[in-house]
Amino acid sequence: MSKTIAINAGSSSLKWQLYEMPAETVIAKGLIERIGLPESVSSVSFDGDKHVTVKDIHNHTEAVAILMNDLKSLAIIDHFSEITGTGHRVVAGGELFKSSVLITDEIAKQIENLAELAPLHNPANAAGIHAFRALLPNATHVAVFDTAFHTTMPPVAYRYPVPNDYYDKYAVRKYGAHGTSHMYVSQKAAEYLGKAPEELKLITAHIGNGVSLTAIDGGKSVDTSMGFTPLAGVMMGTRTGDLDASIIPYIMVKTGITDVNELIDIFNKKSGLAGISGSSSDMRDILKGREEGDEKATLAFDLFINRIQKYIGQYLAVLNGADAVVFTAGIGENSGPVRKAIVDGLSWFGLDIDESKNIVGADGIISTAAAKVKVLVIPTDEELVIARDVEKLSQ
Ligand SMILES: Nc1ncnc2c1ncn2[C@@H]1O[C@H](COP(=O)(O)OP(=O)(O)O)[C@@H](O)[C@H]1O
Ligand SMILES: CC(=O)OP(=O)(O)O
Ligand SMILES: [Mg+2]
Repeated sequence: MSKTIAINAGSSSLKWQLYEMPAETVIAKGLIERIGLPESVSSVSFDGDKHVTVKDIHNHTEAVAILMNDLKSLAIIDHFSEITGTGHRVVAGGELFKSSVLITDEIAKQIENLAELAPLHNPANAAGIHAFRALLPNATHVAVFDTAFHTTMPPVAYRYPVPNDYYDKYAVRKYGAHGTSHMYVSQKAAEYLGKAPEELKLITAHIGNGVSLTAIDGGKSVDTSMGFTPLAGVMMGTRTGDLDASIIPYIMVKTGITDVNELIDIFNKKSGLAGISGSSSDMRDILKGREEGDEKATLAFDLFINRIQKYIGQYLAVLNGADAVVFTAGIGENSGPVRKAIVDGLSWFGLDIDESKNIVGADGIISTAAAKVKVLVIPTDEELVIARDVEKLSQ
């Protein structure tokens, strides 16, 4: 038996789980959320207790330090050397990484260099890798890439209609993200539907602070909504999703912004729900605002739902019909109102929610018996997939 920690740095959160492997027993787990927002929340579940602290956590480096401190101060471990394996989610693997790898100095450098393909994520992922490699020089450290599951996409999905040189010389193509999550929930959905993944056409909707949808045919990703970077696709907590590129020079001229990176930063960090509501990137705040009659929060919600509906429509076309739509991640797992709003507008396609199943803690099929396209909620478990890959690469 050995202890393995899986670390999942998202754009607004850091999730971790400490496992006894190979038994896959969860010893402790933690969630640090609202990173970069006021009143960040850190919670650790261990030994039947939940320890919650609320304070401002400005970035992922601070979050990693809190996690390391909690492991010792809550007596989850006596010595760091008990941890023999660490697994790190890495969002962008580019064309370099098609599966999980053992992290060496060179691999760590390559991950940092891929930050152009995931500016909100790879630096956070690298912060975790750096901190744990320094703390545990003798442990096995593994990188698990969000992009790996999407390497099965055909050129018709991953190429952009730009001059060939941009692909040939600069690898400009769609890479996608959230692959570990899309893979995990699609496999779980197949279990719920009582079929092999090879027999199914699925649309998985990972709706968290980052949002992406994937068309999965026979267990393989054939298209996904995120693109060259996780800025593309549907609207998100702070990201625009797809935009007409002509807006970029237009806004630069109008506002006097001279550095294009400044504008890309605004599209990544100050847009989406945050940009339209003018108040928050967090769906819980948006739902509250909407209930209180806040017009901007209502518009933010409506746009968010509309963009997701349109991608589900696209993927029904890409797959030429689907067996099921699967909701997962922070919003997809927890918000019945969001799921209902999305599905209510897709009734023509044969999606129909059973309201008595669209509840807090929903897990499994939530559609009516008559629905032609099933609807499922599956809590994602990126950490478990990561821990399994650490185990595999430790052999
Ligand atoms: N009960 C809930 N109802 C609605 N939204 C929720 C609920 N719980 C969490 N969320 C939302 O989930 C989002 C964070 O999702 P998560 O998958 O944890 O993010 P990340 O992309 O950082 O991994 C936030 O917008 C948050 O408001
Ligand atoms: C790729 C991405 O957007 O990840 P997250 O949803 O964890 O921010
Ligand atoms: Mg996430």
